[in-house]
Amino acid sequence: MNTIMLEKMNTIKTLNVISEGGLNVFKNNYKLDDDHENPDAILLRSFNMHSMEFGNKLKAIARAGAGVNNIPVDKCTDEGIVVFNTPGANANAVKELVLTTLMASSRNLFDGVAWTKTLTGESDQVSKLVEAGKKQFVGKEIRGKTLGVIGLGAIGALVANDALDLGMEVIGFDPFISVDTAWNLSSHVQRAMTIEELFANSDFITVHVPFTDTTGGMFNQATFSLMKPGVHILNFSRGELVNEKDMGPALESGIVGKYITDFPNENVLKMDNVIPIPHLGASTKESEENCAMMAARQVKDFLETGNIKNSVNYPNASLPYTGKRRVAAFHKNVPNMVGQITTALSSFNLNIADMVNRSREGYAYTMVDIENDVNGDIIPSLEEKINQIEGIVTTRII
Ligand SMILES: NC(=O)c1ccc[n+]([C@@H]2O[C@H](COP(=O)([O-])OP(=O)(O)OC[C@H]3O[C@@H](n4cnc5c(N)ncnc54)[C@H](O)[C@@H]3O)[C@@H](O)[C@H]2O)c1
Ligand SMILES: O=C(O)CC[C@@H](O)C(=O)O
Repeated sequence: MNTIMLEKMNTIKTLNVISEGGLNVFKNNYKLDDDHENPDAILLRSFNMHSMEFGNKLKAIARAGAGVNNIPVDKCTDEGIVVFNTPGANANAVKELVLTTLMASSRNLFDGVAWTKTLTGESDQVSKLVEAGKKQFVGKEIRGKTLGVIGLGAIGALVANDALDLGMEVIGFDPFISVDTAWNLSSHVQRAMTIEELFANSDFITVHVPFTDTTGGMFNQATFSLMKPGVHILNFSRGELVNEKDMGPALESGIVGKYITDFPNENVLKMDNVIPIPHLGASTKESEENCAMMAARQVKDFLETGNIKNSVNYPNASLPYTGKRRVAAFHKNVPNMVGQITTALSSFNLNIADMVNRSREGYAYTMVDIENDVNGDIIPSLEEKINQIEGIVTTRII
């Protein structure tokens, strides 16, 4: 195995608290500096980056988590900045909280606990009052009820499988399900061919999709009207999936029995039958550590070798790192880019040892390993020559 030595110090900035295990990944030629104006990479969780200015050295942003709607991904792509996330690293934590709140809400546990606390000061009357008052909180068992799971990715698939083990009927909807997830999903999960079918048949609905232009507001007056009266909706994905103007009346009329949300805001807090949770889905020591380590390792590998794994905007690409000089170029996905890069190399009399080219929608990534020992003095001119090619976004020579 090669020891990889970065030639210069790389600065890593964090925008949220990132677990120590993740930060410890950055040793030797790395500086952790949260006040730095122009870092090489940024690690974050839910910090909203949309109005943030980027420095000209920024090469990578890693979301220690799943959702990337807090990052201006398209802008990053245009500027050759790789955005990573950590698929599945917090899925178990979210699954456990979904199942906890599914059962707890069905048993009116949150209201029951809150009411019991109001009995403080009733001294020896507490047990009598408890027995008299508990009838207000009679709940429903989940066994035999139908859970609809929208989005069968890392979290949705775990929830679906475990809900079956708890004796629920499970119906799932995910038109874009990945082959990997499909393999992990129990064959007892019934497939809804349309989301309307899922809405019409579920006693509980849990949603596990990213917030995008197409999923935003998917819970609204029209979709509530298709649901079983009294349905419980669990939202551990993003608040924006629910049209809150429509949620208020749906809760008042009882169409929606309870709304359990990990994304409370002032509007939602004012509604009855809302169970607000302070974005705790991924908040376990294990999940925070998993996400931080995965995010940090992906960034470190990218800075040191150019290899990309788990990017949400550029293609994954990997070449075994031999310690030879490597050209890593982001460019438009148009004909003859590889030809022009290799021509630039041959104009410096450099031979190619290995290469990879991968594309993703309008952009592509090319890494070329150079066979010869490269004189460090020519690197700025080589970089400049490649950067002059039309369609190149950024080039690094590692
Ligand atoms: N509350 C939290 O702390 C927390 C933690 C992790 C993730 N999340 C949220 O949960 C979301 C899902 O996380 P994940 O790890 O399961 O992601 P994932 O990418 O593994 O799964 C998402 C799934 O949604 C599916 N999907 C996309 N659009 C859909 C649509 N219109 N209808 C049905 N299915 C659709 C995809 O095919 C995919 O299978 C994240 O994007 C994030 O917003 C929240
Ligand atoms: O970092 C967190 O606590 C939440 C993460 C979560 O919203 C995600 O999308 O992964």
